Amino acid sequence: MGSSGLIVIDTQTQPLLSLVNAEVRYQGNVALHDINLTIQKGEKIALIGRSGSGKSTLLKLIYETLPKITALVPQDEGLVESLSVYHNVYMGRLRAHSWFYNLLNLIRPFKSRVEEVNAILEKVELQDKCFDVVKQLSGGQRQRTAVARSLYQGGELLLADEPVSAVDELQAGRLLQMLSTDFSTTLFALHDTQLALSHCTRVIGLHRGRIVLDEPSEHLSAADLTRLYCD
Ligand SMILES: Nc1ncnc2c1ncn2[C@@H]1O[C@H](COP(=O)(O)OP(=O)(O)OP(=O)(O)O)[C@@H](O)[C@H]1O
Repeated sequence: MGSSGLIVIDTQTQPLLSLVNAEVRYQGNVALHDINLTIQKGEKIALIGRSGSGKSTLLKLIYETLPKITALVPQDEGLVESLSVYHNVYMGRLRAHSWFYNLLNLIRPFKSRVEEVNAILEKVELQDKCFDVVKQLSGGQRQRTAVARSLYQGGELLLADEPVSAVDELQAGRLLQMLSTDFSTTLFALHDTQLALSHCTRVIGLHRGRIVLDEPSEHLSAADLTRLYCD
């Protein structure tokens, strides 16, 4: 992935991020064109658009721009299949400890860290799965593990790529609410337009790699968003 355009970053004062005429190409093919996007601290943003419109690419671009203050829930969850739920959630804070501490914790988890992780797992209703291996989990349990890892990591900004697509409607609403409360600024790529309108204050719509909609949620209806899914 190659990107260009002026990227202005200022983490001390508003805005949190400005992308000016940003472009992303994969092997020469343009995936994002003319991206002009400003994100203020405290915003709750939904990113919507058809499959292939560039949502994941835009999230990756923002993550690469602000890695130190950002937690990411990738679309494929990014979990280590052969490790337990505990170890995957712990990875959210790997950088907070030395490699030696992390190695010891891998072999024999520290009680204090297990208590911390368990408190997060309770929030996502996975406390009974703490030491289950990820490859044995259902799709929804895997997503909740990835959400738990981001909650454990914390940070100023959360980027989440369809973080609740595999859980039921009630759980989806609860998880988005929890993430919106824990992170001051959130950007969720969502296909569910109702969730986008009910959990975000701003909606950005992508179509073929361009931003074609950027409005406060209160100005939008579900029908406005559905139009983005028709050619
Ligand atoms: N690693 C890659 N190499 C080449 N092309 C890519 C790569 N990743 C994405 N693309 C292309 O970039 C475009 C945008 O893809 P992207 O994954 O950002 O879309 P999306 O909106 O997140 O889709 P979905 O809703 O299906 O996840 C698509 O045309 C896709 O084929």
